[in-house]
Formats: sequence, structure tokens, C-alpha cells
Amino acid sequence: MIVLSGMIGAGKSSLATILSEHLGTQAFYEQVDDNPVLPLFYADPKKYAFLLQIYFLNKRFASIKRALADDNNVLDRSIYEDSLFFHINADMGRATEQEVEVYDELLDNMMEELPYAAHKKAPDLLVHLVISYDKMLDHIKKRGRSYEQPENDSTLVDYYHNLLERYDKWYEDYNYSPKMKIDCDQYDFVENTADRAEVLRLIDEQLKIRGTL
Ligand SMILES: Nc1ncnc2c1ncn2[C@@H]1O[C@H](COP(=O)(O)OP(=O)(O)O)[C@@H](O)[C@H]1O
Ligand SMILES: Nc1nc2c(ncn2[C@H]2C[C@H](O)[C@@H](COP(=O)(O)O)O2)c(=O)[nH]1
Repeated sequence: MIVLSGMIGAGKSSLATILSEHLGTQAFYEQVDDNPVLPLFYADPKKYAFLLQIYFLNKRFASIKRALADDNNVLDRSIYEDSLFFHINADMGRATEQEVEVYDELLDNMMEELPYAAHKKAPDLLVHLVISYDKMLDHIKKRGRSYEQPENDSTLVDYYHNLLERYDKWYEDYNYSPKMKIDCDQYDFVENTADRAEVLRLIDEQLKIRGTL
């Protein structure tokens, strides 16, 4: 299983489609447009941060079990980033210490079950998409989910800056599997075919080193 990580709008879903088609494997997407809790969270983060987190944890765990079944399936966002999102929300006063404790324990418990529920626990490769704030906003605008637009909610500016800042350290500390970065300001793998080919080449190179290609 290959896991894609990165900020909101970095290009994970787009790359999941491109990469899974290239490898002839399956992509597993985040539940977003049919997620009933997500708009509630953006409207009232303090009330819904914990519920949203449990919702994502449950869905993500189900996807991981299926994605781990075959080599090189592509998972759109890691379970470890969910935890990053929740801790940032908690630091912004949107979850209580008790909610964080319950979430952390539940996550640990579920992760211990993974080797029994699937034949392995960790991804074969993490592909982390790095993006600048301005480029990320371009993508968020282009995609057009109304609740993610800072012009509709100015508190999102702080939220996005907090997430972006903490993502760098999250990637540096990540040690569950081999990892690599793709610079989304440098490579436009959605609209530029030469950039797409280069990104796929870079990922193939890593998969060959790891013996899964
Ligand atoms: N490299 C890119 N160049 C141009 N547009 C992009 C690029 N990556 C993503 N997009 C666009 O940005 C929006 C968000 O991309 P998406 O793949 O949904 O990101 P994520 O899954 O990381 O939130 C989509 O409209 C997508 O077409
Ligand atoms: N509070 C949280 N929000 C999350 C989490 N995982 C995803 N999300 C949000 C962020 C976006 O608005 C949307 C989809 O994410 P993309 O990066 O795929 O655009 O869902 C989370 O764990 N906590």
C-alpha cells in the first residue's frame, strides 16, 4: 500500500487516481462529499471536532484494511495525519483534554489490531505532497467546496497556517515506513503531462528500491 499525505487541496485525490491508474491498482479515497459531519464541523468546529475525528477514524480504518490487501493500492491520506489534524484542533480549543485522551487511546488500540485485520501494519511507501500556502489556496478555490473558502470564513486563514506549519515537523518525525516528498509548486501533475511523467518516475524509482515494483 502506498499512502499519500499532505495539506488540504495539495493534490492527494488527483495523484491517487493518476498513480493507481499507472500501477493498475485500486485507489481508496477519503470520504468527503458524502461525509455528513464535515460541513457541520466547518460551521461549528468546537461542537463537532471530536465527532468528525471519530467519523474519519472509523472510515479510514475500514479503507486501510482493504487497501493493505494488495501491494501498491493507493490510500488518499494516512491515519497518522488524522491525529495531527485532531491535535491541532485541540490546541485551538476545539476539543477537550478528555476527548484527546479517548481519541489517542482508541487510535492506539485500533492500530494494534491492524496486523490481525490485514496482513501488514504499515504502508510500503509514504508519498508526501508539499505545497505553499498560496498554491494550496488556488487549489481550494479551484475545487470550490464552499465551507473550505477563507472568504466565507476568515478563521480558516489561521487554521490553514497552523496545519501547514505543523505538517513539516509531522513529515520529519514520520517513521512508520519509507517516505518521499513531491513538491506540488514545482510539479503540476494534474495539467502538465511532462510533470506527471516525472512524478510517476520518481515514485516508481522508490517502489523499485523497496521491491514492490
Ligand atoms: N498540481 C496541480 N495543478 C493544478 N491543479 C491541481 C494540482 N493538484 C491538484 N489540483 C486541483 O486542486 C484541487 C484539489 O486537488 P485534490 O486532488 O482534491 O487535493 P486533496 O485531495 O489533496 O485535497 C482539484 O480541483 C485539483 O484538480
Ligand atoms: N478536522 C479534520 N478535518 C479533516 C481530517 N481529515 C480530513 N479533513 C478535512 C479537511 C478537508 O476539508 C476535507 C478533505 O481533506 P482533503 O485534504 O482530502 O481535501 O476533510 C481530520 O482528520 N480532521
